[in-house]
Amino acid sequence: MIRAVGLRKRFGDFEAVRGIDVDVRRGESFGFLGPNGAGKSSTMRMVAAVSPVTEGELRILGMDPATDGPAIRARIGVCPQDDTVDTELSVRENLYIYGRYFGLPRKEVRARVDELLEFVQLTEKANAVVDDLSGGMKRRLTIARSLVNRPEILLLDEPTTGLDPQARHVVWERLFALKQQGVTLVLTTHYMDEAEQLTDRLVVMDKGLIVAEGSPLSLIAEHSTREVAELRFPVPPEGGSHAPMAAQVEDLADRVEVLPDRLLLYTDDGEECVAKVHERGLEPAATLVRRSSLEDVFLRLTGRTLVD
Ligand SMILES: Nc1ncnc2c1ncn2[C@@H]1O[C@H](COP(=O)(O)OP(=O)(O)OP(=O)(O)O)[C@@H](O)[C@H]1O
Repeated sequence: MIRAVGLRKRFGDFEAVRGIDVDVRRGESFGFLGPNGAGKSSTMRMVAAVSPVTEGELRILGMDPATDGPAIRARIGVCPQDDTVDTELSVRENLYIYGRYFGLPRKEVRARVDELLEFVQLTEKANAVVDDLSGGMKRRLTIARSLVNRPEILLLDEPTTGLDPQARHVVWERLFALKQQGVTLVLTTHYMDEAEQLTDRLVVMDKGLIVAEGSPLSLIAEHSTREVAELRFPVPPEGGSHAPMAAQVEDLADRVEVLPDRLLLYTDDGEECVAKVHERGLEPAATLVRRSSLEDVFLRLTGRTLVD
């Protein structure tokens, strides 16, 4: 569905995407995971055929965005990072006008709009003005709009950024339903839980490069331990650090990461590791044992956390 080889994007002297290879297959849900500024949006805009490729090869549905932009745009859906729906129009009008852009006949657009309102659970809000919708409803409207032309590929740039947990779950559930219908999903996110929930396969991006690729589970298995014990020690609020504590426990885990507010001990048995910490007479103010996540993979590969 999408193939990129050595893809680059430069803005003047600055290179936002520095030569990436990507292959997205039909029907899969593919993710770009990385922190702000990693180059995810720049990549998505090239894939959406709205931003020219600086260098490298890019094919969308077998077509070249440089020469086949309109044909590509007719077959994909784009859900941008900020909701760009018209706030003065009603929910229904937004979808209707967009459908007409695609040159669909009036009757067909009306039927399609009803179907989409139902799909994103906005039928009851059909006549509401967009300004009066919650953030989650606006996002669902943007998703509905991107589906007007029955796209084969749906591109979503940070689909749940800024939404509360409940609204995020509704969006995830609708995206999952689309995947079930056979739509290929390509999304960017800086939320590791979103990547874990929604993607079959993902690339981890950092500073314009891909640093790892695989399924969420395979990435975790490859780059992290089964569990993580998080320890918070009482440290002085001014200039205090967890680094001295790390030295006292580093032999208890496969790896130790020092964050500003806690230590992460990577181990296959978190409870046992915490017990050994206590046996040493050390007394963390709080402990938490959890499974490894994509956040741990990112930390391992880049030395930084996904969200600053
Ligand atoms: N039009 C532009 N002109 C100059 N620099 C740009 C432009 N668009 C993006 N950049 C820069 O390219 C880098 C990558 O930006 P990009 O938006 O692709 O990252 P991202 O991973 O999507 O992050 P975000 O989540 O913040 O959108 C950033 O340093 C950004 O400032």
